[in-house]
Amino acid sequence: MSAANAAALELRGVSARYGPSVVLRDVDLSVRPGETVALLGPNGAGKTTLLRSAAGLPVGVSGSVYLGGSDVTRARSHRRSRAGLCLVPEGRAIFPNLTVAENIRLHGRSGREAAERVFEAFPILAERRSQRAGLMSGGQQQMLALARCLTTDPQVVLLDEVSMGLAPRIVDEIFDALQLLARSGVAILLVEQYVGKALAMADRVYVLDRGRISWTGTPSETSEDDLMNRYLSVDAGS
Ligand SMILES: Nc1ncnc2c1ncn2[C@@H]1O[C@H](COP(=O)(O)OP(=O)(O)OP(=O)(O)O)[C@@H](O)[C@H]1O
Repeated sequence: MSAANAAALELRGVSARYGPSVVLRDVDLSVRPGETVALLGPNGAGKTTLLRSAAGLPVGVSGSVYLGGSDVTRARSHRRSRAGLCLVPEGRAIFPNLTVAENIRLHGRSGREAAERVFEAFPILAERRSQRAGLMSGGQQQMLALARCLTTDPQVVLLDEVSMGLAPRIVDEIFDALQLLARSGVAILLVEQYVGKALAMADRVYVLDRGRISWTGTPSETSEDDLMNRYLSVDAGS
């Protein structure tokens, strides 16, 4: 595949294990530039492990991972991040004792200009730039985690349950920011607990079940009820 029409992120035949327990089996998944892809699946299906495998975080992985057509299978996480990949993990990966501005400066590598762009996208963070990050609400901390990722000018953004535990208004704000990001050509892969929200946001969906992709398609090819009944209910497939 030439770099010009390459997927922004591609996993080919990826399997992953923690010690003896295999949690991802032969997963193929791709995200094109500007595309938003949702990854759904019941608890323990392997969604976080898939994101970590893509980001090069230590799990026992086999198969191949490509970023913009380049094979990064053997590249560690910091090299993948330099190649344009950013993971916003579950929970709020920020430094609570530093100010908002310090959190952003510490992470970004593009200097003041990038920080100012991010403050434009998230006015709430601009207002609070001198406040200690740990004193903000959960939603604002989640915005900060996303904002820090954006200062690195990513090509691929991986998000693990960003909406978890947040008020609907904040979730809408975060998803609006993600939509803008996708429009600018960034590839987005998001693990999302709200199926309706994922279908509204995503261009394509993958469902993971016990480490395997059990369904993939576009939101117009399915519905929230269909996915819930066939793949995501507690007894699905058992
Ligand atoms: N560090 C670890 N060591 C051992 N097993 C792990 C580790 N992390 C996850 N697992 C196991 O791997 C499986 C997949 O976990 P993973 O967190 O990837 O699933 P998930 O789909 O993200 O689940 P959830 O929706 O509950 O976050 C689970 O059975 C989990 O218990």
